[in-house]
Amino acid sequence: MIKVTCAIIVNAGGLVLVAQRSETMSLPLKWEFPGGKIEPGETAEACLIREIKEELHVDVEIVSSLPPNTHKYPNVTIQLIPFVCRITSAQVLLKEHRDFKWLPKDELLALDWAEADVPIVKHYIET
Ligand SMILES: Nc1nc2c([nH]c(=O)n2[C@@H]2O[C@H](COP(=O)(O)OP(=O)(O)OP(=O)(O)O)[C@@H](O)[C@H]2O)c(=O)[nH]1
Repeated sequence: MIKVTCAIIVNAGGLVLVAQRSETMSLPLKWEFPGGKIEPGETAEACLIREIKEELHVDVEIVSSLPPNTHKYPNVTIQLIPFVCRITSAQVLLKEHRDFKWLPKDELLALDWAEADVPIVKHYIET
């Protein structure tokens, strides 16, 4: 099983950053929370901070964690480990994704999400 961290980045107005995978990534054009695979010896928290810097060019601080979701894709099983975060540096600059948006909670579920994210989105909406 592959462990993947992801960031539910919330701004001062309560909007949530969502990112769209590019045509060339796996799960092309699906929406997700930015993040990535935990490297050997790395903590989930360190992974998250590293991945967000690599993908969005910003620093984040972790506010809280949410329950992980294990999902079986046809070719791989992932455990997606979400953290609620805040940006502590400058503006988002996309390094890998095709697009991103800041959305209010009640618009999140309308996106075409990577399947593993759906329970996490639902849980976040209820909190
Ligand atoms: N970062 C991130 N990955 C997710 C989410 N949901 C989800 O199913 N994934 C999957 O978890 C894996 C994350 O790996 P990654 O983002 O570091 O890897 P990658 O694009 O290089 O994927 P690849 O191994 O298919 O090339 C991918 O297979 C991705 O499709 C999510 O919300 N955020």
